[in-house]
Amino acid sequence: MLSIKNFTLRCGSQTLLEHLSLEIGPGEIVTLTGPSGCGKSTLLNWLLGHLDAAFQASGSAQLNGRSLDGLAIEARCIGILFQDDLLFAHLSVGQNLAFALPAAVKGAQRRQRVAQTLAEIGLEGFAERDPATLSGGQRARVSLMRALLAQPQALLLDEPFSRLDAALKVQFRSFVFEQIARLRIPTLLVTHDLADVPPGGRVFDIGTWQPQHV
Ligand SMILES: Nc1ncnc2c1ncn2[C@@H]1O[C@H](COP(=O)(O)OP(=O)(O)OP(=O)(O)O)[C@@H](O)[C@H]1O
Repeated sequence: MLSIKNFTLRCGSQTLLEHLSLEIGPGEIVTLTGPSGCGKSTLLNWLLGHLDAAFQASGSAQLNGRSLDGLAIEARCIGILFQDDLLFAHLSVGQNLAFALPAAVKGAQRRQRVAQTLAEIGLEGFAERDPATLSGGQRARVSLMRALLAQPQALLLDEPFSRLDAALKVQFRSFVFEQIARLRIPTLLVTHDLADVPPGGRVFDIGTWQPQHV
């Protein structure tokens, strides 16, 4: 369970968000939408623990009963996927995946996990490939799996489907949703496209939302 309590966000004298509270259950995908500039990506940055110094934030966040307040980014166990896949260009596809594996997974076991992951996404034999040689859809899949191999306890998706063409978008979106349901990861999805909302999923629209004073 990922919970946000009483989140207020200011930038100078401007209040962007006030008293926002939200709970996301295991495997649930909550869609966060609202006008451009209303603070969606900044909320994700705050959850990750790297809020830009231009902002002042208050409120608290918990993940599976553990407070995230003051924790370093690497201690938060939160994965993120952006519209740009951000694969490391100087590493091979296999090395990109291996990068996310816990240090305790070593040697042959490490190579086997990478090979198994590539097989799961239909990319057997791609371990040595340069990421620049992959198609957009292949890169998107590698990037999602890299985020999942780190075994995140929550996932933040910042418009991860917006750059994909229509057919690929539908295919990749269902793949992402399947993985989230299978691994029961609470997920916050930022999007401008309501077609991205999973069937029956909750939508949190910052544009129409009224602050709740808790
Ligand atoms: N480093 C910064 N310094 C000052 N203002 C910033 C900084 N980063 C973002 N902002 C401003 O803060 C506001 C919130 O930005 P944010 O990126 O969170 O919006 P958003 O809702 O994600 O927008 P979009 O839907 O366009 O991606 C915007 O008005 C933006 O211009």
